[in-house]
Amino acid sequence: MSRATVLEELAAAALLRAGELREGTDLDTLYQEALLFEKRDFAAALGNPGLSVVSEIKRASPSAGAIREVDPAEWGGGYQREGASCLSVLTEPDRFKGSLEDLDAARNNTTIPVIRKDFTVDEAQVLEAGTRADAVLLIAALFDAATLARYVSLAVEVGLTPLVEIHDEEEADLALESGARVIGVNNRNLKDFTVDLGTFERLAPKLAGATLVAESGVRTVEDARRMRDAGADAVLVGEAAMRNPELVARMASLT
Ligand SMILES: O=C(O)c1ccccc1NCC(=O)[C@H](O)[C@H](O)COP(=O)(O)O
Repeated sequence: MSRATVLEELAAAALLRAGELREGTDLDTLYQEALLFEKRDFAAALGNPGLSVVSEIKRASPSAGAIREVDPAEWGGGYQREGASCLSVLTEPDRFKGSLEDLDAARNNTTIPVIRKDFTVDEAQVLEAGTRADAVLLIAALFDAATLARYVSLAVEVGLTPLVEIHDEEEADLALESGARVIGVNNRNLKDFTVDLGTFERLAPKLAGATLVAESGVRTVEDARRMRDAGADAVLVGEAAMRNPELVARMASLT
């Protein structure tokens, strides 16, 4: 029998959490709360002139292990002062040591848009994101075409920007068919954790018209410049920014 990949394990655990969420909350109530929560415009912030930086609060990860223990309010505020256009906050509790409380703390101490970064596998989680964030991550590898398109529509309906993440050509087609306007190309292969910035360079030309985010493995100003030159509107920077937040200012100053 083949072993489950880390992504499959993360998705299975997320499905269990979604079950608990559904048991404790009525979907109609969540929907109404999501509609009422006033959003900041994530897509617009990425489309501003120059290279936008989405700085991530990431205490730990499956590929790196423990990264850094931070106060998310303080750290989010610091990222904004360094010039980040948006924040990404991991809310996955087991492998990334994140939480919804981290998301709230970071958002409450900043004025820039915030994406909930998690392994969304159920519409209840899309709605939950809509009650406290400005954008939601949808990883194309976790969906069939119809479900991805449905979750993209639901997110937009409650005012969230859906960021659809892809890693290969097939997922690029899925993202385009889903109606997503903001597409993230993950340079990290989530099956074996190898990172290749060439992934963004290969896929970006197929995604004309979408706002593009180059995700993962952006560690230096030179890497950010490379992604910008390949067509990125934004770079999403996790581990490198956690280790050296001053990098954000240097990346954000690229025109
Ligand atoms: O980062 C991981 O190890 C990881 C493993 C399995 C699934 C997702 C994973 N990361 C999520 C991300 O999308 C990254 O946190 C994000 O792109 C930033 O990456 P980096 O700048 O390389 O920390």
